Amino acid sequence: MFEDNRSILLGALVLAVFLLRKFLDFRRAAASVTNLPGFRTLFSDRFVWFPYRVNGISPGVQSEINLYRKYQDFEEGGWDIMAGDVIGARARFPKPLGPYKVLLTFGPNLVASEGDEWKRQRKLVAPAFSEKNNKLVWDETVRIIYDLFDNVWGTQDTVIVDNITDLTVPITLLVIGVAGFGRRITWNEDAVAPEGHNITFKDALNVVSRNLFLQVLFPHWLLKWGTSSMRRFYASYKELGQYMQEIIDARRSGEVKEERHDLFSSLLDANEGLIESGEKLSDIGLMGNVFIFMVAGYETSAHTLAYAFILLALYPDEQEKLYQAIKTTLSDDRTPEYHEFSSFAYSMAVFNETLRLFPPVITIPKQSAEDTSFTTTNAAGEKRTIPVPKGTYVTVHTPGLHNNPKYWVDPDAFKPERFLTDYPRDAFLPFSGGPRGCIGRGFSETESIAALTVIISRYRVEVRDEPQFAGETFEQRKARLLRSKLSLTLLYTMGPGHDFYDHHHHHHSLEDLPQDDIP
Ligand code: HEM
Repeated sequence: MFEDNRSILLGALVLAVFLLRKFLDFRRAAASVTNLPGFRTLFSDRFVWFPYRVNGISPGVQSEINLYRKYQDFEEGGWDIMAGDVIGARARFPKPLGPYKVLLTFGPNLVASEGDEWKRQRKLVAPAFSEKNNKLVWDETVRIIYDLFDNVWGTQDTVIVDNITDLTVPITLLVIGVAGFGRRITWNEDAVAPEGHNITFKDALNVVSRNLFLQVLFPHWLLKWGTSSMRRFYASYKELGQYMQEIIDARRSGEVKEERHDLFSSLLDANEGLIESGEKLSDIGLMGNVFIFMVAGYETSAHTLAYAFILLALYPDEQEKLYQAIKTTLSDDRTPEYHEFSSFAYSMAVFNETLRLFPPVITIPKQSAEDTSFTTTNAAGEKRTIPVPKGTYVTVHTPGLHNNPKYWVDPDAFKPERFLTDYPRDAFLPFSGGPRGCIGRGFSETESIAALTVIISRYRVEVRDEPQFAGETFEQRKARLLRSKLSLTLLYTMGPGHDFYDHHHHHHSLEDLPQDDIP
């Protein structure tokens, strides 16, 4: 009994000391930023095990909160900060690498590196994202969607898609397959794994990228022998590595390339061309980067396209404007060409407006490398300088920026037209920006504009009427259809926005209408 009391007392003492230290650290941290107003918590957004938002204790799942609260925290705090200071200054605000560890699955890579290592990687990787690659992306996206029309949707007037991502995920996966890897996969391929494999390339990629968090939480031996989903992850991981190695070997042995301007081929060529071996990437480094192209490149785009279709279905007038804009260029129903890219400015505006409202990457983590400061203003226009001590974590809050009424009139509204004129570029950072901005931006814009343009030129997107939702108001319907959820991975990675919204309650139909039926 006596022993018990002593250990309880000791426990309480340890806890009290811990809390006191936390409290003092907190006070010191708040004072170091001149007690700037705003939401405060003892634990940071890296404290992921307690996913609820409690004032003073925990910020909750930061990314989700950012998405839902948009500009609210800034409005309540009363002070703004522009992201330009942080985004433009790569040396002053490098990335903290901790949150990116999960992306080291297949080896070192561009996203999860900093300093000289990042420079070396970027120099090697950048040339792959060329004009020729963009053209390939365009041509292949158009081909993939025609293949969908001809060989999957066929002659149906109405195509029912239960969940919009069932449409957009395969599109971007097929695009990254061919334009990223030089591997043409067709819509009907997914049934059979090739010789030497038990899992198809497409499935392996999908399973691995959706479950990256497993390998942060568990060691490989456990994944190998653990629950069925762990084993599935492990098997997919092994097979994906094997697929990538096969592609490297095939390129090396000079086998015919299906496409010469895919990212992987360019990266391999650039790497083989290096004379100084110190600059070369090993096979591991090659795989690391190619894997990153997939992770960074297909779900972000897939989910943006998904949101775009839902928004267009919710706002039929906007959809009609888009359709009319496309038809002025494609009046005779012919295939859109890459050189016409700039004619599809309205498609681009829809894409940008979607990214403004639903940026897939919701927090961009940085850390100050030196003692520095920000200058900020409040609604009354007063200025204030906030010191930022060395080592401070600074997060670029994309939804806050994208919904700031100072830069965006009527920020909640879906108005693609705002992107047809000059818009505040510093307040639009879905791809981050500056030297560490997204290297795949052109890739993603090209693929998304091609996909939106071709699909909307042929189909009208509507939300299917369902009796159980008949009594809904527009706002309720909008909230239901656009409900978003971020998976654990997003907390660690640069966020390919997995499972952005509830998969079970969405029904979308794409109605095939003869052109002259459109009013
Ligand atoms: C809608 C689509 C996309 C969005 C919203 C997006 C967003 C972003 C953002 C915000 C960053 C900065 C991340 C950070 O600082 O942590 C980034 C970096 C990156 N993205 Fe994208 N991305 C998209 C598509 C793509 C595509 C298609 C690819 C490749 C095929 C790609 C490859 C990369 C790479 C390699 C980086 C790291 C660049 C560096 O650190 O130097 N992204 N992206």
